[in-house]
Amino acid sequence: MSQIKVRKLKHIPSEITVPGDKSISHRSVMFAGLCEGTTVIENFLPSEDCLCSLSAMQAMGAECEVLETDGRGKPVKLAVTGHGMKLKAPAAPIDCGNSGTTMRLMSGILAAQRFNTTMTGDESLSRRPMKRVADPLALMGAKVTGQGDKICAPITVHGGDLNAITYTLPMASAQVKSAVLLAGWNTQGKTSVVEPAVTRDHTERLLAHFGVKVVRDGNTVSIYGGQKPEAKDLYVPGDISSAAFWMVAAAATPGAQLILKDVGLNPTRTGILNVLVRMGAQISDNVNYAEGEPRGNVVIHGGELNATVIGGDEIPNVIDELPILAVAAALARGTTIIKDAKELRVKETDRISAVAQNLRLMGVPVQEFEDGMEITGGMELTGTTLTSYGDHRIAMAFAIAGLYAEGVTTIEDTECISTSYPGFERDLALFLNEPRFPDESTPVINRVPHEVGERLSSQDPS
Ligand SMILES: O=C(O)C1=C[C@@H](OP(=O)(O)O)[C@@H](O)[C@H](O)C1
Ligand SMILES: C=C(OP(=O)(O)O)C(=O)O
Repeated sequence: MSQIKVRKLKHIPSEITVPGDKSISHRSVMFAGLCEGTTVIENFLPSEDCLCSLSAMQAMGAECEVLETDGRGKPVKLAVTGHGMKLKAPAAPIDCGNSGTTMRLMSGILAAQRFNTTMTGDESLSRRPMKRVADPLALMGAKVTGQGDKICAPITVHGGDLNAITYTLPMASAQVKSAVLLAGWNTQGKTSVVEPAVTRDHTERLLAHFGVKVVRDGNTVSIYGGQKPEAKDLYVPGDISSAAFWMVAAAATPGAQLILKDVGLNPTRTGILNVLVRMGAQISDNVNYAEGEPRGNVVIHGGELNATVIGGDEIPNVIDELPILAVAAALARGTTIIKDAKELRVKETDRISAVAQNLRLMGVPVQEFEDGMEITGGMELTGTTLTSYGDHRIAMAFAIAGLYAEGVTTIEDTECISTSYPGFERDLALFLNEPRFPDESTPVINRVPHEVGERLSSQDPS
């Protein structure tokens, strides 16, 4: 079992370029594999999760030529050749590893195929509910069977002719929205999904990139079935959910200035920037467009952070950033409230309980609720031994917490980081070592611990 040891940070590097976006990388290989023809994908994220999606499409007839690899020999530039929307039945069950996105989006794609497919996952994925995709797909005429009431993996998707539906999502989930839209894409008529709050819209944008029209009217997203996609090269921007770890590290360091280069700035994902600004960070960005996905450089200026309230419609926009935002809250003056976030309980681990446990072990007072937590920040954190609970975002969030703790923080069970951020440890080392050149970074000004319970009048009153 691998572990990461973290000491107090030495300096903030001047810039970091994070790897490609995970959500867009999954979708890029899935949709390219459904086109007739070849799509070159640049800056693909070669993480375990995205490689599961690629292998799944290859097992069903898509071809992949690796054009460039990263330092570990993993593909970052690929040519994916598909043979149209009718896939070939895979010879063996599809292994989705740790990836909820693979299993849920593939369920939508497979529902409209003329064969049955079994999908498996690791221990964590096998505990996660697939009923949320089984239910709407059943309304469309497909059957998804699995284990127990929550229809957990292994699941079998019994594909066939579907009917179009209008489906109101019971929870704000881009994965469920995408599964229904992808099934609707291969069905006669108009399929619509009504979202309780806007969720990440990468499916909509990437389908449009491939010439497939998806329309939004308020919180309703619709697709007409039968539209043929056209292969078209694309570039994947950097993952803002990976950049979030460094954003918080810089934001919590007075005097720091960090540039995150070429990060995805899709407005359905930039909630982290709004929250950090509310907490007192100064942030600027410059937005460019690449294949319908905004991207650009983000500059973070650190300062003393203040508590805030994170909840409501903002939650889907920061869902994967909540563990690192909880760490930011622990470093901020005052009491931060995270609410309306019960979806965190069904991620790779129960992220509310995992964050609360680990913060408490570091000496931070945390009150846990069914849908969130209250974190009293501003005290010096204590270095200790923590587990990741096998969850990549917990592992990385607490590595950042360790940069601000007295003594050594050891995070155990860190292999999971490769599911979303290969190279995380190399980038973390930039914070732990002295700069090679003195002008390579802004110096770290020591944080002054706040008095516990002290409140700021400027604190978010909502
Ligand atoms: O659609 C996607 O790519 C994702 C959607 C979110 O999950 P939910 O749809 O379950 O909220 C997010 O947590 C996950 O990391 C990726
Ligand atoms: C929840 C996540 O991913 P997935 O649902 O694809 O496993 C994540 O990356 O934080």
